[in-house]
Amino acid sequence: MPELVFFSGTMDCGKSTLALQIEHNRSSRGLQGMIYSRNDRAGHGKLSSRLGLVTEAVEAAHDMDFYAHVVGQLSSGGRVDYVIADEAQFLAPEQVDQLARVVDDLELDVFAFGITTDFRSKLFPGSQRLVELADRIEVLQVEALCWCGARATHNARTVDGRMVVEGAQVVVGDVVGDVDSPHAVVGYEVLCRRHHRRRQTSATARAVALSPDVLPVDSAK
Ligand SMILES: Nc1ncnc2c1ncn2[C@@H]1O[C@H](COP(=O)(O)OP(=O)(O)O)[C@@H](O)[C@H]1O
Ligand SMILES: Cc1cn([C@H]2C[C@H](O)[C@@H](COP(=O)(O)O)O2)c(=O)[nH]c1=O
Repeated sequence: MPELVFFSGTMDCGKSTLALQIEHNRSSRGLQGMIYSRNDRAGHGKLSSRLGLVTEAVEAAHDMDFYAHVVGQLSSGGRVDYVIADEAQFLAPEQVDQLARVVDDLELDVFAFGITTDFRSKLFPGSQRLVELADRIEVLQVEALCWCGARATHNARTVDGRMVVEGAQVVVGDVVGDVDSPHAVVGYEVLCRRHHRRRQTSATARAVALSPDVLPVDSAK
């Protein structure tokens, strides 16, 4: 039975890598996929992983109809055996409904990848609809870790190094510390719930550890 599968997790937990692996394994057996992404860090029409792999993708505009697009491919003689949609948190709820229709009416597997919640721990509308409609929700097995060593379950946004809880839901960016964005004004960091609630990022924790209050008495002079 074809399925709508939602692979979800925090930022930086390997979702795009898995999307590329699924694509590789299927295309190397002669199958042909439709690959969609939106706002990938590598640019328009790309699906990229931090491991350095990248593939071409159809940039899924906010008003694109996925069902009509796949039907268009098939009716113009193209072949579509499965569908991959990365950065699925950015999709509109009705686009997720279209993906479900691709599964039910065209009998194709659809693999969607995305973060579940935003920097305020609120569901993205696209992810909410995926949770509502998916046949299966898979949590990635490689755990992203908080600076404290606990499993990271939340995404924090930082502006000039400080964690923020207000702002636009969508701001494309990367985790700070990444080679491409070590000094980004807006960055992201994955945290456990405890430290997300306390707004304690790795930088804040380091600052507290270095504060004279917690240094040995001699070195605090
Ligand atoms: N230099 C590296 N060596 C090994 N693994 C890495 C390296 N850089 C990133 N990774 C792996 O890639 C994962 C991020 O992959 P990616 O597919 O880009 O994540 P996501 O799409 O979930 O944001 C990290 O969790 C880590 O496991
Ligand atoms: C938490 C959060 C993230 N984003 C953006 C930042 C990145 O461009 C993507 C996530 O990509 P990844 O491959 O999963 O690392 O989402 C955002 O716009 N708003 C947020 O709250």
